[in-house]
Amino acid sequence: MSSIIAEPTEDLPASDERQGTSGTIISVNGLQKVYRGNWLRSSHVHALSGVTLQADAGQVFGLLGPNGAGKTTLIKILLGVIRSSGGSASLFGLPAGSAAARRRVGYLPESLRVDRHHTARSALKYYGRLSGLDGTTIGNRSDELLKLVGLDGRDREPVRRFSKGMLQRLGLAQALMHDPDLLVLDEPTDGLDPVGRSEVRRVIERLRDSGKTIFLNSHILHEVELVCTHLAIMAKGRVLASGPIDNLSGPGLNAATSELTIHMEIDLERSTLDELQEQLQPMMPADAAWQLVRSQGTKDLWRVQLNCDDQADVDASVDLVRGMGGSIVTLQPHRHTLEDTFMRLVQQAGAPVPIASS
Ligand SMILES: Nc1ncnc2c1ncn2[C@@H]1O[C@H](COP(=O)(O)OP(=O)(O)OP(=O)(O)O)[C@@H](O)[C@H]1O
Repeated sequence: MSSIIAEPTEDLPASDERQGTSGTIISVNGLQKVYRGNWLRSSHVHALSGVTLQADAGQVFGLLGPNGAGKTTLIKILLGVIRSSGGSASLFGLPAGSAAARRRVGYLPESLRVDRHHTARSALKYYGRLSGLDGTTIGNRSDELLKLVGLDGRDREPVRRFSKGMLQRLGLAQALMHDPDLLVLDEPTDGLDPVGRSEVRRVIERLRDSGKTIFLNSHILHEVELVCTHLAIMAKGRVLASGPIDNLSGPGLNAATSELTIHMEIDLERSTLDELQEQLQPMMPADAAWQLVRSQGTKDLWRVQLNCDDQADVDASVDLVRGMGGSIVTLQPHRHTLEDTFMRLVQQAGAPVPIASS
């Protein structure tokens, strides 16, 4: 059994060299899910309407979306809990839900129920047996995982004394008992206090740094931003954007629109203002206006926000201002946050955004 956090030994290949654990781990193509109407609910619900995404080995892939986006439905299909209505989904190149694929997945449900009489160690023994592990492996693995999740000093206490955060960390250890190639986490920090969240996050970060592939869903933007390397933003059963997290937020560049927003302060002769405003008008965001900062003699200092398609647009607007005798006092690119991108995409999709950002 290989270690999760230790360096690979000569006898054991690194996890990404094991067969099927490099390259694409999760592949979802045009996935559909329709929940049929019944005597309780007459209409069908289109929970997934053609979802396509891919997660590769070593990524921490986050699925972010407001309530009802279809995140849990997608995870249930990946785990084989429910069937899709169309499209395809595979794990390690195996059909999602097949016994062979499921054996290689560790799963932490939103709230794992552990019998209150268990200690952390006896709970891991129980889950280890369910996974068919022998006694020695269970012992070694428990030692290693209890340490990883920071419960090594508390392993003989009944779990009824555990905080929610501790229970969730025990859940992570449980999901890792059989050394899965993929860890699927359903809202791993939901319902935890800030301390519990940061403890769980630290475990996920350690797993990420060791190269474990993790797929998690969340409606907490800040959490996703902190731990994920890759992201898909979902709303109304569709993927609105996906890719490396740095492409969805970053200094000035907003991957979803390729826009670069700049804030400029311009000192110029009052007589030239009308002409400059007219020239720059096409670059002004619809909800922005020129703001007068101060007047001095025949000159005014104005603050303006411009949307540029690329750096050439920025250069052209600077040239324009300078060409009309204005001086640029400050020029700042606006750092689009993941929240900016998320809110805009979800609003454009017409979905409500009742989502926590922290
Ligand atoms: N068993 C079901 N029967 C009918 N409709 C369902 C069922 N499960 C989910 N839905 C509907 O499918 C849509 C997607 O639900 P899903 O739970 O996958 O979303 P989610 O993104 O996980 O939301 P949340 O963050 O609230 O858990 C929602 O409209 C939901 O009401």
